[in-house]
Amino acid sequence: MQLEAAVAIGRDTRPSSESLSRAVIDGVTALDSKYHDYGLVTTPQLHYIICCCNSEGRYGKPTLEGYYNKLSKAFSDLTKQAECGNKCVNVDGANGIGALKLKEMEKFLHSAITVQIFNDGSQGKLNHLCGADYVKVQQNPPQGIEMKPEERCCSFDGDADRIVYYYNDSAGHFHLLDGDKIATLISTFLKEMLVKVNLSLTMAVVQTAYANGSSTHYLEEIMKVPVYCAKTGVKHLHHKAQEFDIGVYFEANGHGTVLFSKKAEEQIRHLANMEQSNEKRKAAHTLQNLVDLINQTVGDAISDMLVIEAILSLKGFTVQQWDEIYTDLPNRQLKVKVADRKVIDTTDDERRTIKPPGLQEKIDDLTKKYNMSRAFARPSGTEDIVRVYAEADTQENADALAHEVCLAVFHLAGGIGDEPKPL
Ligand SMILES: CC(=O)N[C@H]1[C@@H](OP(=O)(O)O)O[C@H](CO)[C@@H](O)[C@@H]1O
Ligand SMILES: [Mg+2]
Repeated sequence: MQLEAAVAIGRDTRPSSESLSRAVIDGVTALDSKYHDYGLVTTPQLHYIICCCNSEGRYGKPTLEGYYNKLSKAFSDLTKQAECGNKCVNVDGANGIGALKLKEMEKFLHSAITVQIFNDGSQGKLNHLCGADYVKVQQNPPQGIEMKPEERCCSFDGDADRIVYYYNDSAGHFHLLDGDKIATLISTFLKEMLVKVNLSLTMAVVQTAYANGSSTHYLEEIMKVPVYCAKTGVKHLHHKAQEFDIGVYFEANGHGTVLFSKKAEEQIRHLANMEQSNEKRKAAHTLQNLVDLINQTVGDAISDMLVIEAILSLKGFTVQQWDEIYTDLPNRQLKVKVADRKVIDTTDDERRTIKPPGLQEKIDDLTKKYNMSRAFARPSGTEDIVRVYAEADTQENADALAHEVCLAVFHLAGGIGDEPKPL
């Protein structure tokens, strides 16, 4: 308690946030410490501010304006080289803080991008039938958004640290571009730029067990990018990604970012300023702007959206072309209520169970019945449930496998309530 502390405080739009934040201020004041109340901020904005404070401003100015200016400048600089691409996107703000802050940011972006914000919190309830998690798990568009065919749309989650993209094709079919597709787009682009600048920096993608098998296959076999699996929860992915010069990490649900080592940042900045060859210098400049646009402290829906928009525009890619990089295996995520989720224990980064006895053998047997299949069950770290994931060659098979694994969990791991029903 000898060192002087400075506490940065921020809150989101939930009614409970105000009294919680007041309680923290009272506690900090009682301890005679300094604090700065940043008021309403997204989770990643607060992370950005803390990083600025802890790096004596090297990461940026520790204010919301500093955040908006840093990202807007990098985005405008990046996209002014792009010849084509309509930078126009519909955003589902999940009725949370992200909508508010994106609106606030618009004037800093000086029309470098047009965003139309839906579910901005003025009417609907937070995350109700909208938001990134709803869209990812339901594999459906959120309510309250206008979706013309082929139009690029995205959903933030309630505190704006996750993002997923989607669109309806001209036949009216819904296409989801989740965290795996985002990681693929970003790592493909980074790899192209690294080839141009000819820097030998290590790069890897970190995923979790929930990553679609097609994404892992594409990254490893086609892109030749090393892929690592970490336990669910961004802290695990973040730590693994720190082992590389460029570590791209994303959970399938859209939570992720890119980390650059000090060495990578230095080499990129050096080339961007000193390199003689025009083409190399330009690529280094692009990389440098990406470093500035990416919020390296944590997954950030606003920053990730701008990174994606910039890459699509620089590559001249439509959302359909991005989607076609690889085709997701049909998949299903379900949950089972159990009396005590601790009866399940896992190994292999949560891809296999070691407890209760017999469960993994049962999952293995069920999985063998289907083509291109994979399934696992793990206890949630945030809710009192067991999550089940399955993928297979068809949606029917993925649904059937997920249901059968739910039944196995229900019977072998102490399920409560009604027996899981088929979809
Ligand atoms: C399958 C899934 O989406 N799991 C989520 C969820 O964790 P669980 O441990 O699965 O409840 O909440 C975490 C925190 O937001 C997030 O990091 C993670 O990805
Ligand atoms: Mg969140």
